Amino acid sequence: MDRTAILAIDQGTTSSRAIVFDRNGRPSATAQQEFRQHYPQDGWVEHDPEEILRTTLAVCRKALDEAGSKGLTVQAIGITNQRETTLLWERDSGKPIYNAIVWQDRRTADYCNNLKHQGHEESVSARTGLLLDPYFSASKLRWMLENIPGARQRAEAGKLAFGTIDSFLLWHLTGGKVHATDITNASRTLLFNIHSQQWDPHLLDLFDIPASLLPDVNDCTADFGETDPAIFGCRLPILGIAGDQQAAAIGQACFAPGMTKSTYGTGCFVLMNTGNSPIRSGNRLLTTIAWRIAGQTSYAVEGSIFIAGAAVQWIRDNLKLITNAAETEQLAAGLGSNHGVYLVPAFTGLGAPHWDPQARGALFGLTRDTGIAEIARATLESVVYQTRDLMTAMAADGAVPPTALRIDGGMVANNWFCQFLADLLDLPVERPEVTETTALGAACLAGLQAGSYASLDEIAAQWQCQSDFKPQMAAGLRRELIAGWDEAISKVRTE
Ligand SMILES: Nc1ncnc2c1ncn2[C@@H]1O[C@H](COP(=O)(O)OP(=O)(O)O)[C@@H](O)[C@H]1O
Ligand SMILES: O=P(O)(O)OC[C@H](O)CO
Repeated sequence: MDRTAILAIDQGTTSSRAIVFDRNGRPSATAQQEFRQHYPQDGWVEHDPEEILRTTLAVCRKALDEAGSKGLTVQAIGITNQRETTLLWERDSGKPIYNAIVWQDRRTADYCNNLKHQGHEESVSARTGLLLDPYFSASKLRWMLENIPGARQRAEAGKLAFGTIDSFLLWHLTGGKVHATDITNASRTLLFNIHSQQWDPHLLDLFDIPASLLPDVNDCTADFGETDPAIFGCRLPILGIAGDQQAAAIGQACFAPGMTKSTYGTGCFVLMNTGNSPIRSGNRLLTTIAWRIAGQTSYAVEGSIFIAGAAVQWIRDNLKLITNAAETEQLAAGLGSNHGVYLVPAFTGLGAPHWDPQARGALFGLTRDTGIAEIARATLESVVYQTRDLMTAMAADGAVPPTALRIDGGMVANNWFCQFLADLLDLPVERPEVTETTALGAACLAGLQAGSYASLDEIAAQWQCQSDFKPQMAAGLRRELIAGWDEAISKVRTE
């Protein structure tokens, strides 16, 4: 029996996780630690890089110990991470010069708007597949260079290194020997040209970023370096890296054009494979690199919803209507209909395809009879309607229509939610056996590079459906519900 295994590091927005996967892609050892979110000002979101590193190393050690006690031999590491989050550190000491500025941070909204008004969005989008939005790394990095005393001079003198979380972890895991990233993380910085697949001098110039700051860009499968033996007591090769949503697409084996995954955690991210050439969205979706393996690039269109599970947290923590997220399932299932109640959870504006940062949340259709169940149901439904808006935009962009939607993330434990998703999309919804698809994707990449998998086909063969939700809703009801949602959205839109 093959006792080799791979350690996947999944450094996410709210927690650091480490999962050891056996040769068959089954999780064998898991450890997770949450860390603090810092909100120094309205719209600012930061993480303490030392805490990111500390929690990551702690969970790795725990998972490695557990795997060892089960007789598994970890042969390699794969890394996956919250994307876009921006770090700048000293090359000599590895010490960050500021907190990590998190993807959710909106401090550079005015700066991005100015660039838009100066007419730069078209050329930025054409090069990167992205939009001029604070979500991506470039304006965050520029903010650090402009606002941290001495940062620009030190950057120009070649003393600083920029990286997304993967790059920062890689630097520290290798004892400061490697400054690199993978192409999926690079493709989210707004500095990387997805056509030439290189850092783009025009964008570096636009955002005023010295090229000396930038990491090398590798395939997702590569020999990224070895861990410093002082860290885990041995040298482990790091053989795979991808941003978390791309890793989830790999873990869900979305390898053919049209195959689509949707991850429902705090936010929701839908990625559809578009094959070997990028599709330019006419509907404000993002074009992104899905992966590059052995020099072969696959692209995806992506839609992001900022608030998904976070809306469930909101009714739990702010409204105190429920005590745990799972209660929403019974509450929603107990109603024969939504009773005309719609929640638009635009708490931080609307993401794709609307991109309306000024929009704010609202509850519509309240009557004297409205109770907790209606609000809980409207909360779950809102995530589904938003997914439909993304899928509609993807279809309008001419993407190959999917035959099913593969789902993962914390919310998919909710069967009512999954069934409503299938009903409203009029599409089969598939929940896999292994729902830790993000970490699995990172493990698969490292496994490919290590030679444990011969090809993507072997990874696809390993994917198993746990539950298949078939659409059952009558077309008329679907139309009626969507009309109600469209009306609610039109009321919160500011643009
Ligand atoms: N049974 C459930 N029904 C609805 N939402 C749920 C359920 N279980 C968890 N959630 C939501 O899923 C989210 C957690 O998912 P997870 O994938 O762990 O998120 P993340 O990786 O973004 O931290 C939370 O926002 C929580 O409210
Ligand atoms: O850490 P998650 O799962 O919330 O994912 C964050 C995304 O990568 C942001 O683009």
